[in-house]
Amino acid sequence: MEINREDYKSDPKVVESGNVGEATSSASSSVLKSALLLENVGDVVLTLNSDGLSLEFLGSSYNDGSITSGIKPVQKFVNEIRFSDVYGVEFINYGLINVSRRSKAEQCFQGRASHGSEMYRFTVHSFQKSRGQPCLWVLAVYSFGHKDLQTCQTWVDRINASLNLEMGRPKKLLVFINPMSGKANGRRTWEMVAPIFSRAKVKTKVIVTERAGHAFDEMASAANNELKSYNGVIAVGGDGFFNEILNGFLLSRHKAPQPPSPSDIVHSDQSSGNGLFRNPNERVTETTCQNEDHSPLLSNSVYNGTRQANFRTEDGTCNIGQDFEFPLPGEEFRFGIIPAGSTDAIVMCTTGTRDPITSALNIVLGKKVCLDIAQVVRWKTTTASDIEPYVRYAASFAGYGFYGDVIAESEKYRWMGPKRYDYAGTKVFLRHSSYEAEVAYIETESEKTNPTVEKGQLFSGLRKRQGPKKSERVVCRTNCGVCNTKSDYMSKRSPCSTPYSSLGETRWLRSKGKFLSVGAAIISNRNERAPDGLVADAHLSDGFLHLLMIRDCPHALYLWHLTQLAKRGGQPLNFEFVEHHKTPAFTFTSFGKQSVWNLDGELFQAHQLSAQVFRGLVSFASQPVGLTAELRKWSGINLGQRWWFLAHHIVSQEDVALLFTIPPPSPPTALKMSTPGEYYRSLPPVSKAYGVACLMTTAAYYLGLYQASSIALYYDDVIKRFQVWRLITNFFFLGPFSFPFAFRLIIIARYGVQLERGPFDKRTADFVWMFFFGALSLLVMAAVPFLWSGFMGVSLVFMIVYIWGREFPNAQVSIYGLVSLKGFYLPWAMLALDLIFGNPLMPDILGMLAGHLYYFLTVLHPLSGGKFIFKTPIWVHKLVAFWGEGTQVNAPVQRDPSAGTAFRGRSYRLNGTRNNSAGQAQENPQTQQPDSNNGVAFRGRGYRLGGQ
Ligand SMILES: Nc1ncnc2c1ncn2[C@@H]1O[C@H](COP(=O)(O)OP(=O)(O)OP(=O)(O)O)[C@@H](O)[C@H]1O
Repeated sequence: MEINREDYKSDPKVVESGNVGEATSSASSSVLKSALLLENVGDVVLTLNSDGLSLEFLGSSYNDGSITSGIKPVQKFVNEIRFSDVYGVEFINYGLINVSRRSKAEQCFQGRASHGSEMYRFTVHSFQKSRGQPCLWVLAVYSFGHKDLQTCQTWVDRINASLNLEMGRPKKLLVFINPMSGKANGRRTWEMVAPIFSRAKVKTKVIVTERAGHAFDEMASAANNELKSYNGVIAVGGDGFFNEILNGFLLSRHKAPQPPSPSDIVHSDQSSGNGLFRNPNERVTETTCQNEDHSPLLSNSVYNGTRQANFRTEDGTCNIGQDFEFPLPGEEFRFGIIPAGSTDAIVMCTTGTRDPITSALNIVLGKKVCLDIAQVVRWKTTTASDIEPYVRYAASFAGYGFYGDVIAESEKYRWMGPKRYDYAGTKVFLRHSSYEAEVAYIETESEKTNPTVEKGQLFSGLRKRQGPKKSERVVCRTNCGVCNTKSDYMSKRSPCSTPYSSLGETRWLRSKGKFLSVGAAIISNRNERAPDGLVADAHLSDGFLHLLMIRDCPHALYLWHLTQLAKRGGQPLNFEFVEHHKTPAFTFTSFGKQSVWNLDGELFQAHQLSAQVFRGLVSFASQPVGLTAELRKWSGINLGQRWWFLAHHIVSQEDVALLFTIPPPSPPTALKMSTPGEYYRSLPPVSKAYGVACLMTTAAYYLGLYQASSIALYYDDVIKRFQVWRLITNFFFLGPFSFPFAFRLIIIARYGVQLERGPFDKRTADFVWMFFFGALSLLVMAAVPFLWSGFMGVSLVFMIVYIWGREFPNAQVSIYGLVSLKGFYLPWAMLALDLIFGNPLMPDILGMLAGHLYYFLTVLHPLSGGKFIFKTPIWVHKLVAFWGEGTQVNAPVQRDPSAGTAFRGRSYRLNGTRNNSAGQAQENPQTQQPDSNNGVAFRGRGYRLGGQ
């Protein structure tokens, strides 16, 4: 039957099966239809279907796209709200429903009164995906109104009944809050999301922890029957806090044989080289463990007078006389995190964003994924202690060496909040400690066919790119094909078997040497510092660890590896000193100097250790990040790259559509593997010349070709002995070969080059003048005895950093791959680092002064209306023209087209005429227009110096 819209508008009533009339609240009828007033939209016909609500907009009421009564306005008029996206419905009392949010002034001006009326109301709570970042969910509330109370109540009841049919939504949750997480805002984070739980009618028992280890004790001592009454446990905190809860849960409930200890792995055959097998006769002695950890988690875990978590049975499991066994892997009982920590890597890898609201919505909507969990067994803490197993679980990462040292160091600076990781990371990086260790790991099929390490090629820097297997490039995503495929051994295994027991005879491979770090990533570990994570293609639930062994290597290469980690699309594994193996288990033994393990950000001391991963052991409340979301982040990839992407990833139809319809996304920036020659040739001329001059000066000093004192800036010698070269040469010596020297050279190659290619593009003379001006200013400053230094090159380099910081104030800069800050703060951050490391600050300060003076005179002063008097002198233009390198589009002198290199033709007269090979006369340079081949006249900003 056709519906008369005018009837709806004049007398909005509930319509059941097409009848305009009174409300019928029969829950049995499948379709409910009413004419209602939707806040900020107007009259709509709302229809309740089996899978959601559909809205039909009636008339032309004003819609400005926002809704008032709620948390976040609805962005646009939607036609459908699916129940899977609705987390609650509430009846609200009689009150005003607005149709327009226009101000009174606007309404007066437009001659229309406020379009709103008083009526009974109910709201439907849902969410919308953020446009720019689809994995970020924002709350959306739809407020409907009707004159009839019964109509509203019918709607609330019917929607509630439909929501009750939604599968897998939690009814009751145990919530632990760590008030000390991150910036100590655990409580506030919970207060922010608690209304979502109450609207979704999820009962919560909230425990605010009073000390480290509190949540562990609560979880470990809870009876299984009691835990069963909950649908899951939520941690409001960081990864370390989640780890505590996970261990409290699993230690007493997960029953599985422990992995072999390092001494269980024996050489089967001397001739087989690295082939190692587990000794079948060896049986692990299991005893009550002593607590040698400093973890507060363990020191407080005492109940019933014993450390129950450490009591293990013959099969290596704990038995604390539980009432019944907790099913594991448990799909119904879920874990969840409301992020409030410092890194929140687990949340980043599962929901794709570090947003408490998104996580809360994932929880109440019953989203679930399976997570691999690693069981880590310590056999010895120190060389003196007896062999004894001690078990811990990790959900994201287990790391030794650099990873452990950073956590150990950062614990001393907890008061700094999340910044402690940056500070501690820098300190540990500079310490550059390496540790002797042996690692044995199970060989997998992919290892056999695609070994990632070519033996004997270590330390040669970048590894030749090897075509990784297609399966290894698949990014974990919604409905991930890799995670959803149960492998043979996984489907056959019982919960009590080892993860690889059905592999038959397993072959162990071994790596021994000095390592800067050894790490096992269970998931990709994306976080704000490492946007792609440690291993970009690690999966949430494929039953594998990614073993990363970073062999001892030069400082600079390690820095390169870290910077690759810190950038999106980086290739941190593509180095010869990085070993990467995908494996279900490994063992580890350290020798000599020891570091500490980091398990999900918690310290764990172990001299001998084994680890194995259990596939999908726990359920986690989240919908994993879709590839779709990843794709949206890219802008600018070309068609070829899109096809490449399709060819190498398993993608859904939605992804394919997106890939070819979204505005051109950008590619993940791949590491350019050009040859040194290509790299050198690609450098712009001024930075290249200065960098090469500095390198050659230091190389000549290293070879003993001159004394440093003979090129230093001594004014006495300049004036009395006329050694004028000192005024120039002092700028080219950046110190002997050392880390600081390399660092300064990198500054020239990075920031100098960026300036020359960016703001100084096609303005070579202006860039040269910047150097001249800087050098002149520094020479003047050095005339003051208190400010004098024999070599002012360091200050000149710092001036480059300062000017770069002013030109690129919003660029994101990563220092040592650890600290991320805006370009504007870069010189200040470098100054602070020099202060911390005890380096002299005067050269930096002088460089900043020279840089500021230059920037003030060329940009700030003209911008503020001052006269631009600081033009690049004509003689600099002439010099550049003579040099024949670079381009100055607004040059008042003509470059000799046949000049290509400096000192090319002393016979050519500058600024004059000359005969070229064709015997043609040179035009007067002063009348020259820019060479059309040089592109447009002045591409830079209008206010910059040198602009016409
Ligand atoms: N009430 C408490 N007082 C002090 N420490 C606590 C308390 N409750 C828990 N802890 C401990 O705080 C440590 C760190 O917590 P959490 O992981 O939440 O924050 P974070 O370290 O800042 O974040 P992330 O692990 O993401 O880097 C955990 O080891 C946990 O045991």
